[in-house]
Amino acid sequence: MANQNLIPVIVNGAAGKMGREVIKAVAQAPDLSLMGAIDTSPEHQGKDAGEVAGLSEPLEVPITNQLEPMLGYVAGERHMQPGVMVDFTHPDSVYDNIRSAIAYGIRPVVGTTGLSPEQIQDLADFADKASTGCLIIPNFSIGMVLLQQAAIAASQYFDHVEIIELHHNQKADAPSGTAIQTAQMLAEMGKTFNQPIVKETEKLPGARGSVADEGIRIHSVRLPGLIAHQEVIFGALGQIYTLRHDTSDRTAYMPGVLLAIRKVLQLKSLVYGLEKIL
Ligand SMILES: NC(=O)C1=CN([C@@H]2O[C@H](COP(=O)(O)OP(=O)(O)OC[C@H]3O[C@@H](n4cnc5c(N)ncnc54)[C@H](OP(=O)(O)O)[C@@H]3O)[C@@H](O)[C@H]2O)C=CC1
Ligand SMILES: O=C(O)C1=N[C@H](C(=O)O)C[C@H](O)C1
Repeated sequence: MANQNLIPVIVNGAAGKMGREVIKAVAQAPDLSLMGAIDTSPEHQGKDAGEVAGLSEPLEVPITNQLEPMLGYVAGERHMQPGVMVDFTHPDSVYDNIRSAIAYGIRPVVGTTGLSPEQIQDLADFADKASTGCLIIPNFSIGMVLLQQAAIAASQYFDHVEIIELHHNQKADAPSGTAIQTAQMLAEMGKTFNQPIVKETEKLPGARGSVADEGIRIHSVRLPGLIAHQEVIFGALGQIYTLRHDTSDRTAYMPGVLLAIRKVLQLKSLVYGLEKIL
């Protein structure tokens, strides 16, 4: 394929658990060109992104911690498609990363969780002003979209629901971005869940989880041995309806990531959630 048809991609967080998978997926996609691999971890500086990702051949793309120069470089590649920055970094840095990318006209595809609603609104305003597409996707797996759709359907008939999300214990943020998004979707159904029928006392603070909008409770479990899992449990008199999604390998997210890279070029504003681009 001629260069002008290739989408230049920068992977931010390239040495991380998700970044390595994205590097492999981008390297294998015929319409994408890995132009930059960014990561702040000192032990990976200068190493080849393909080798760090576990590919047998080097990609000749060294990992650096210089995001802004890389954004500038890709923005200057006028003979190619507009550039895309895929971000799987850390809740503390993702807001600044997105703003920087948009400022350079590079489209962000963001998997990093932990952005506040205020930060997302601010980024939406910034993307609107710049007429630049931006995708923030709390969960790139198709199975989670289907779980959320089933939960929305069930919420019409059940008035009691709690969410349990279970993740590996290297996860920085709690609750997970997916659990927050799922609770938001149910809260938008326009009713209050879990009306108390007794006065509850928490003998240990947090025992009943956190309370999101419309009374929806979220419980977060962190254990080695887990990857990413979520249950949405509905209760009514005499019955329980449980929805569960399990991620057993991070390759589950890659079809969604590749779809988002291609779709973000067609957007002129910020879109939140994989279900909006399927
Ligand atoms: N949307 C989705 O479907 C999914 C989202 N996620 C989210 O993606 C994020 C990353 O997850 P995961 O890959 O497991 O995390 P990891 O900790 O394995 O990887 C993150 C990588 O980013 C690096 N990093 C941290 N800060 C910066 C920065 N400012 N600039 C560049 N690199 C940086 C880290 O370096 P160092 O280790 O030195 O800090 C690390 O190498 C999390 O928020 C997670 O919740 C995860 C899976 C799926
Ligand atoms: O940190 C993770 O691993 C994951 N984070 C995302 C989240 O917070 O929802 C998506 C998925 O659950 C994996």
